[in-house]
Amino acid sequence: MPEERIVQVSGKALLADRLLNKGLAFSLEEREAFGLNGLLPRAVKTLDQQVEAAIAFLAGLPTPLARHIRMRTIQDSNETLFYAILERDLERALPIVYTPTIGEACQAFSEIWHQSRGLFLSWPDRDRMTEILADPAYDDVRIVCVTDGERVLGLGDQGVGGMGIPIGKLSLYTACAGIDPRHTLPIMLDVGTNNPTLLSSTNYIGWKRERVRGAAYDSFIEQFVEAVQARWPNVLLHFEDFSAAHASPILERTRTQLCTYNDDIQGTAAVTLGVILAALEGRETRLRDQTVVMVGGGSAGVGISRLLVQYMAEEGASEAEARARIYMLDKDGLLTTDNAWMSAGQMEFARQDWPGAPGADLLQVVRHAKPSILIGVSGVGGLFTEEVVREMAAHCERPVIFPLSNPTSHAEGTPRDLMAWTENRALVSTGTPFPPLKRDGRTQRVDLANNAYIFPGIGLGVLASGATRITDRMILAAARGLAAISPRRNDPEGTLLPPLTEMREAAIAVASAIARQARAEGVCDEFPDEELRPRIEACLWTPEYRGYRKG
Ligand SMILES: O=C([O-])CC(=O)C(=O)O
Ligand SMILES: [Mg+2]
Repeated sequence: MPEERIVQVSGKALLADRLLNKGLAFSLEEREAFGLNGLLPRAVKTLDQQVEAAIAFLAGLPTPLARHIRMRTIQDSNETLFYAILERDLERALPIVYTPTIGEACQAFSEIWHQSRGLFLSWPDRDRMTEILADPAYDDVRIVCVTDGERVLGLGDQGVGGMGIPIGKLSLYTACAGIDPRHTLPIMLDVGTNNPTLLSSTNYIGWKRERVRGAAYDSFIEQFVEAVQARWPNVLLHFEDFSAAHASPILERTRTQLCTYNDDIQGTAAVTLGVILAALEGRETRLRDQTVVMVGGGSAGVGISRLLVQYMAEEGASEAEARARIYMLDKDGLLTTDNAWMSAGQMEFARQDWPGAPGADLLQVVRHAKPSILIGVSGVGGLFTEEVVREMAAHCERPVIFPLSNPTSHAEGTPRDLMAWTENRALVSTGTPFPPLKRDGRTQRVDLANNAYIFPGIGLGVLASGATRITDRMILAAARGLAAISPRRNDPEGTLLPPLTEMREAAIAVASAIARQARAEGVCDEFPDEELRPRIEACLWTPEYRGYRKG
């Protein structure tokens, strides 16, 4: 039985405190002591009973978006119940509170917004940031997830609606890695939107202007980062769904200054490398012997490619050899040194040796390069056509194919098609959940190569170790930590990733890898090996009610 807790607030204020509220689980004695008489229906329920009732109601709702809205209402009134529902059935709840439904929720954000959560720092408030962050309600914050809503999943600019993403990501820090929700804070940097639908919508609830750009944008971000660092010197600052043009420069500018992390660059890269290593498990081959076609030259594509190069370098390849294993395409086809407009990251992967005309399409690249690994981070649904996939499979025994874009309509291919076009030889993993496949009368889970296998563990590792930076080698360590718990290690036919029901173990594995690497690089305090597990366990919060005593 969890120990009692001294609680100062009472009456309506207690019910309105979503971290303390227990709804009908307040005992009759507590209702008496805390002035709740008359405020609640008479029944007293347990957490389990509340979970049952909520799940039964959710099941009857007509659409995933309706379930998402209901879950968010529960989260905003009773966080313990919200996380108890996630804990009970993460497999069904995850696509509701996270990708793919979160995409729809961001698109409908202005219409479904109902209650304050997190912080909205808009351009007109730029000189009030410090004052806003100063509220003592945020004293316990350890992890901030921030977006400016410019590149939400594969859905582009969602303006203030992008706030759905930090809310969703932070709820996974808690659901997957047991981070106490009082340590988390979602922040929306509202610098406008260039989405014409939002700008012309009378319902839009953000700052209704074109996006602030250039030096003004950069100084706004700088002001924000400084305010965050001054307020919480040891915070983990997680950037999410910024545009490709901003994501990398912000990461590079801030990562030597504080503990920052970009999930779309580093998280996507770590999970992808982890799943690739799992796919190579038990085969007499190394990563440096693979040929990779990377479809998408945004922050995810560049981030994954850079991490693959680092890993190949650890296998002994030179940087040039490693880069030569990668063919990167963006919307205009293969990137070659003839391309006029490339980001700094894309330039690293532009090929000099392409024999044909510039701008080769995916089929031409696959035909020429004969890849063993095909990764989609393009945001373009259906790019992995039958012709492309059959061409790849003709040269490769076990094609590794990851359509990682999300939500579902943006995935480059569906697991069912990819398996059918490769006579079930492909090793497929997707960025958004897909239903299981039926094969020889068996059903097989589709591996979800989503950052959700990485970022919660990174947060847990940072909190447990007290790391003050997230280095490239910590990201490599996270990928290795994930690969090390792949079911494939013990079963050649096993899935690449552990099931969602084992998310906690995955987070602990990633956290341990992160913490050990942080220690090796001296970016956290020394701790003996035997202290690591207790440190991690001390960070784990579980959704359960405690008895309350009047303070
Ligand atoms: O949120 C997800 O599922 C993965 C991700 O970071 C993105 O697509 O931007
Ligand atoms: Mg993202």
